[in-house]
Amino acid sequence: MDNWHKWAELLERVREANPLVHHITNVVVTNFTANGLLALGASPVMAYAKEEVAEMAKLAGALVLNIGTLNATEVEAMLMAGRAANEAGVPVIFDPVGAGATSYRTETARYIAEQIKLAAVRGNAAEIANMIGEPWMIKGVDAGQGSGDVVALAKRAAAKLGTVVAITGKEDVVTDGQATYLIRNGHPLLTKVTGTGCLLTSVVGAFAAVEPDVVKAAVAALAYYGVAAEQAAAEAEKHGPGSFQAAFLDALARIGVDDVKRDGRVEQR
Ligand SMILES: Nc1ncnc2c1ncn2[C@@H]1O[C@H](COP(=O)(O)OP(=O)(O)O)[C@@H](O)[C@H]1O
Ligand SMILES: Cc1ncsc1CCOP(=O)(O)O
Ligand SMILES: [Mg+2]
Repeated sequence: MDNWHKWAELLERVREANPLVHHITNVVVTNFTANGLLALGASPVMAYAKEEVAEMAKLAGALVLNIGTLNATEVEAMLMAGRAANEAGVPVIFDPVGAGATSYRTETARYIAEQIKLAAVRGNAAEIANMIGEPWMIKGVDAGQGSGDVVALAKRAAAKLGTVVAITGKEDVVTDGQATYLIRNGHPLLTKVTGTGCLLTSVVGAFAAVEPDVVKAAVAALAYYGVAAEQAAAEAEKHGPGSFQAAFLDALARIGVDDVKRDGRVEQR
């Protein structure tokens, strides 16, 4: 049995622990993220006020920071929450939404990574490349070409950022710069529902809340997520993205460790 099969059992640990996952995230995905974590068996809380973010972050099993609809007030709250989480040993998972699209996003993503000790960063290849100042052919990645390039990019980013990096897309890569895993689960319908990347970052947070080895946590999270998407697509793809979104939430709640062990496609690199 591959060692990652043991990690698949983290899903049961999440459901037993029901970890509180504190979010400062974007307005587009808030409701979907909260529902997705409830379906998994975690406890989401979205709290943004500077008067409470430090206190809430210290209570949480993990803190998720997401710059999808960032503004100055929110970024300040993210830094306060992140510093409090660092002090309390609460893992901080970062989603650099749209890094590279505007200088504000790119600079903020880099600044957060400099100021806050991050347990992991989860993004698509373009976002991660822009975080570390590398130009990146989005087309090439979307076409699923050069997965080797994405592996090399993820390793460079992990080394530069000093954290676990998960780059997701047609194939997913998780690495700390040394141990590197490819996860080949998922479905293209995931790209037709907004927030599936953001929710995945939050799912990584829920797994990191129960497993201090964030490579293991992220591999288990991505395999679970991709297998759930495949089951949802089998049910809903004849109907469309709306049915898929509902079926996906149902699958996130329904699937168990055995599904992930049976259908997960994880390979060490
Ligand atoms: N072409 C694809 N085929 C299968 N799964 C995909 C594909 N593109 C993205 N995914 C999956 O969709 C989810 C969201 O990832 P992604 O689209 O990379 O994030 P973002 O929305 O932040 O760009 C991940 O689970 C990823 O594996
Ligand atoms: C459409 C949009 N605009 C700002 S954040 C957001 C959602 C992005 O979600 P994801 O990165 O999961 O696709
Ligand atoms: Mg995203």
